[in-house]
This record gives sequence, C-alpha cells and structure tokens, in this order.
Amino acid sequence: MDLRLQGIGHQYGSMEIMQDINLDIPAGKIVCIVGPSGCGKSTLLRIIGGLEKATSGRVIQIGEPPSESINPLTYIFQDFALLPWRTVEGNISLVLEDHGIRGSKANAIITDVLARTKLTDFRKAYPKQLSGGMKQRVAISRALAVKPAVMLMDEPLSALDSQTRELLMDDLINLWTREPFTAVYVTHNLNEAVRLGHSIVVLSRRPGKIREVVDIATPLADRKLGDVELERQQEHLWNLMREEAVEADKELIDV
Ligand SMILES: Nc1ncnc2c1ncn2[C@@H]1O[C@H](COP(=O)(O)OP(=O)(O)OP(=O)(O)O)[C@@H](O)[C@H]1O
Repeated sequence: MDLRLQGIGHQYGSMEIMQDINLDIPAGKIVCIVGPSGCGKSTLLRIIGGLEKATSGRVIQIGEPPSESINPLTYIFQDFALLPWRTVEGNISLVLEDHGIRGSKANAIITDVLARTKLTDFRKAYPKQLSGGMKQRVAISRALAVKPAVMLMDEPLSALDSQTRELLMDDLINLWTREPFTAVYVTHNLNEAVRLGHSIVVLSRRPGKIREVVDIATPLADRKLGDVELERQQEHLWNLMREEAVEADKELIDV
C-alpha cells in the first residue's frame, strides 16, 4: 500500500503549522522527514496516522494493506511505550489480544517477530531488565506483529546513546533487507536520515513546506559508517537546514 499526501496544510488556531505538503510514500521504502524544530514533523506524522485531521488536503491510501494487517498505520515512539508489568511477550500479545488473536496464532506471530528482532531469548523478560536499545527492539517487534502497511516512526532512536543508536540502525537495515517494510521516519539526526532513508524530505521552518526531497541511491545494506557519498549527502542536508535551524533556535529562545 502506498500513501499519497495531497496539499496537506494545518493550523492550530491562527498559527499556521504547515503548507501544501505533497508527497508520495511508496510501499517498501523508508521516507525520512527532517527539518528545524517546530516545523511540524510530528504533526505531519499524526496527520498521516489519522490521529489528527489536517486543516486542508488529504492523505490517500493507494492499494491494499498486507493481508492479515490488523493495524495498517502503526506508530513507534521515542519512549518505547511498553507496559512495565508485562513481559516482552506480554507487551506484544496485548496488541494481538485487542484484535481477538490469542493462543497458537498469537504464539506463532510473537515467535516470528522476536526472531526477526533477535529477541527470542528475552521473551520472558520484563522491560526493566532490558537496555534502552532492547526496549526499542521490543517496540519494533510489537509494531511488526500487527503487520503494518506503514510504520510511523517518531524519533525512534533519539532516547538512546550513540553506540546503541548505531546498533539499532544496523538492526533496522537488516530487518528491512530481509523483508522490506514501509516507514515514515521523523528525525532530527541527519546521519540517521542518510543511513536509513531511501528519500529524505527536508521541511522549511514553520509553516513547514517541502524544501527539497533528496533521494539516496546507495542500497541500505551498503551504507556503512564513514561512507564518503553519505557524508556528502549529509552535508548537503545540513546546508539546506543550517540557516533555518538558527532562526528556529532563536524563535524558541525569544518565546
Ligand atoms: N496540539 C497542539 N496545539 C497547539 N500547537 C501545537 C500542538 N501540537 C504542536 N503544536 C505546535 O505546532 C508546531 C509544530 O509542532 P511539531 O511537534 O509538529 O514540530 P516538530 O517539527 O516535530 O518539532 P520538534 O522537532 O521540536 O519535535 C510547534 O510550534 C508546536 O508548538
């Protein structure tokens, strides 16, 4: 299933947050969204996920979600959002229980997603026993369990230290390489964007408009740390954003 954003604009009261966002999110690709603080990245993600209705424009679903998808648009948050009193398995089964999936069917789904995220040995562990990186892998497993058409990822690695971030980027790349998924991935981190994005949408400061869409041709599996071409792309992104980031920064201080 592809998504098409057509003329999305949004206001909170008299404050215009974004203007005329037109964007295609093709199945099987990771589309990163970057831009200065407050330009509307998270708002756009909520609009795509149907949690908020855009003031203008629309989000169109083209084609069908994967068969057996029980939540076509699924979020992954920065803070993992795990229930501390449930085990890894229990956190994943909760979303399945909500859809009436129990017993051997639930068991098979949990076994599959834990294997894909290399968490098989941690099935009975509680969140407090896990590192931040592992908690986020549980959140990713839980998202995969509902067979999403599109994963909506809001700064999923930003609560993690830099080493853990590197490891999780490798995990996401391996996961995608084995079985491509579709994602809209909001991040402040331009390195994450060039490592994970098939395309990177650069938004201007508020009201957010699309300044440029940068496509990266290098296959995900070949994007290594220190790759010269990726560094060039990252510099290009930073040059696009630098002045606006300074202005956005001033605006926050002035408030
Ligand atoms: N529910 C709301 N009501 C009023 N204003 C809001 C609401 N949600 C967000 N905003 C404002 O809309 C603007 C865009 O917010 P949003 O969180 O989407 O930006 P962002 O680009 O994700 O920011 P950051 O990079 O800092 O996380 C900000 O000025 C924010 O204060």
